[in-house]
Amino acid sequence: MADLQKFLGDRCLTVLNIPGKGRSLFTARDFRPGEVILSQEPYICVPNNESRCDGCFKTNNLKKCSGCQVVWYCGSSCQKSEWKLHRHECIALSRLEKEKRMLVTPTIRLMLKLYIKRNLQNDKVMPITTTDNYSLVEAMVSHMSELDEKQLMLYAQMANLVNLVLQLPSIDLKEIAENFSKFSCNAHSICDSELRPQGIGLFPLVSIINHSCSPNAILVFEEQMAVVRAMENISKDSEVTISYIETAGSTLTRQKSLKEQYLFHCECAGCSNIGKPHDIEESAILEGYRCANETCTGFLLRDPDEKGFVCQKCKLLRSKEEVKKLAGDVKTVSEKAPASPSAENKQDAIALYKAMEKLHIRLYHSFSITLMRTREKLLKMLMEVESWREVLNYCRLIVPVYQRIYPATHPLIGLQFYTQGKLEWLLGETEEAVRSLAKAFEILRISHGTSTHFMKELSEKLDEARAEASYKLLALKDACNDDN
Ligand SMILES: C[S@@+](CC[C@H](N)C(=O)[O-])C[C@H]1O[C@@H](n2cnc3c(N)ncnc32)[C@H](O)[C@@H]1O
Repeated sequence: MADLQKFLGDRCLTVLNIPGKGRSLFTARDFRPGEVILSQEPYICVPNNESRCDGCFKTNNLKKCSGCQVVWYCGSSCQKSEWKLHRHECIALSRLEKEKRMLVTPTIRLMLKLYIKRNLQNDKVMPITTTDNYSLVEAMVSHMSELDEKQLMLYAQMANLVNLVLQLPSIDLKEIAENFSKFSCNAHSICDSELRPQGIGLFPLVSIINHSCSPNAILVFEEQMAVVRAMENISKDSEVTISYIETAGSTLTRQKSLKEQYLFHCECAGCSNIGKPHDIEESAILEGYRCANETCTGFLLRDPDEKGFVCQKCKLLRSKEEVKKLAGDVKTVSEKAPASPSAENKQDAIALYKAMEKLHIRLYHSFSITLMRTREKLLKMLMEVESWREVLNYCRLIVPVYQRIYPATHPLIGLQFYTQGKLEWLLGETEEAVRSLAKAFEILRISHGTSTHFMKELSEKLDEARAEASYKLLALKDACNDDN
């Protein structure tokens, strides 16, 4: 612990224990928006599905490990760098019957790697450092005593599988089960620059950071390195917080998912407003129905006489029967709509999702999360069929909803502006493209910094779009002068 405090102290950070929260990371100086507070390579990590390189998580030019036939590599460089750990995993996996190998999920593999690395560090085959150290995993919260019987049974079964694979003489099944519980509230999903999940990993320093629904910092990844950046001015002696969950949703929805996975009741500034008029309004907008009058933007609350839902702006009643009928229609369509449509049925899926969108527009408020999710899905499918104009239209519908539900510097807003800007440019709307790409850069430089390949690419695109816009303007002026 003294070593860790020294390491953090050198970075102007400190760990304090807060009653009800446990270990908490605090600043010992001011941090500016976009500044890196902390970064860490994973103690262990695995890709999230089997067709990704185990070393770099890339998906092209993959070859299966000839030994275990489970793990993939993109080339000898990744294979070599992973060999110290994989050598032991490979032997263990090769012993397994083929059907049992199917049970080895990414989470099971993460546990296998955890024990292999611990043993290699104990045997001094791998170095131990202040931040790359099993004792940091031991310090993580597990919430074991709060788990229900069903969860405990599941972890016990998973521990048995790990034991079956590793066959280590001194393995402690209870400890493995407890480590699964630690994974649940401490492991992080490793995402690429566009926030698409690539794998999972344990980052014991990052795991010291507590949650807030309106956090002052953000966790992103550069390749597999976790990077925590300040999202706003953080003054000296403040707690550093990140968000553990997707914050789009009502306070109740956020609190439910934090309780389910992380086993705590959030009392952040946002959550402490629960039940207050503004919180009720926001929840009704994000998760409730729209006014029966299509031109009204009011939000609806349950009618005290149980007849339906009353618009808080124009006082119009939307009957229970009408809402029930529409919700039934939504259910019928959504049952037919495939969650992950194949290439062959993409057009059918798009038609179904568009039908669903129409129903959602009639049922929900225009800022509804459900409607937004349907549009996100449509945007993704339309991108796959390269229907660019439609994709752009959906971008323009989604951005205002993101701007309402996320803080102004949230990377999802920046990424959406990035997509919008690229499409506007592609479709010849150069001036709009410059505006969108500039907004994307302004937002993403805070969460993503400016030095990564991704941000350099964005910056280059912005410069090119600006150059093209100036060229177009000059050409237009010349044409006007010629006319005169
Ligand atoms: C990744 S750990 C964070 C570090 C943790 N405080 C510790 O002592 O190791 C996640 C756990 O921290 C606690 N935690 C995180 N954020 C919290 C918050 N805002 N309020 C209360 N507890 C919180 C919960 O027990 C949660 O399961």
